[in-house]
Amino acid sequence: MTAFKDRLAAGKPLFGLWQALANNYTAEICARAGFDWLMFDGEHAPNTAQTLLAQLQATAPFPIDAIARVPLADPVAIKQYLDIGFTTLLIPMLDSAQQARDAVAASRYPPVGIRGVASATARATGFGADPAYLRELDSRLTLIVQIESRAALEDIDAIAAVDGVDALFIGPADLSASLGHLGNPGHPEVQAAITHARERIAAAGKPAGIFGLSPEDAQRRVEEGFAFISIGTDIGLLTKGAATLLASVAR
Ligand SMILES: O=C(O)C(=O)C[C@H](O)[C@@H](O)CO
Repeated sequence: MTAFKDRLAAGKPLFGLWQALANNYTAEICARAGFDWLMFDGEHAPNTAQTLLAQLQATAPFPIDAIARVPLADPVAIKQYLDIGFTTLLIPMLDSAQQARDAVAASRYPPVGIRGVASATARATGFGADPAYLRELDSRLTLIVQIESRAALEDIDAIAAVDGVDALFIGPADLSASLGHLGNPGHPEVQAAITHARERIAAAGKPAGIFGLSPEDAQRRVEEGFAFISIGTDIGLLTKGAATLLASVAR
């Protein structure tokens, strides 16, 4: 399977859907829809390694990239998520280049990294049937770090320059909170910060992603040159769909 970073390098914008229901049934439905990628949220959704595994297995037959967001840049979570078979990770709430280097090290085996080796029992290696996993790890993994705080903005050039950081993803909700505009990602200061971040990521020659606040916002982000954009959430589809259906019948 082509690594997500290689799909990004092809230059065609990739559209994704946030998976926050922590459910393999709905994940399979969303995978059938034709998105380029799905992001399984270990930070804000009630996910465990078991629920993430079930979603990964349910979507495996479909041509989507399965991205998993770890709860934080924790070496144990990074190891677990990679061992069950994710090859693209999203690292939230990262504030510095050192934290980015630590996350890269947690995803790699010694001597360059600190990830424990479970080649015979990890789904990632086909439970031992795919010995190439160990030597091809670098080419298979995509590590995406989030830019969603004032501190990350201030260190963005150093973060983007970290070897092993393959892409950077802007989180408007947390970024707006960090800038003092909680709940208001549309604030001019937040939008200016997003523009600055996009420009610095481009200057570093790395792909930029962003959480689209609406289909219209997502289209704008494509025109601005973002490489991967989330255009909605599973929860949003369900809540909006339910409300629209109910409103469509006279009561
Ligand atoms: O900070 C953000 O924005 C994101 O990282 C996306 C959110 O976590 C997502 O849950 C939408 O609010």
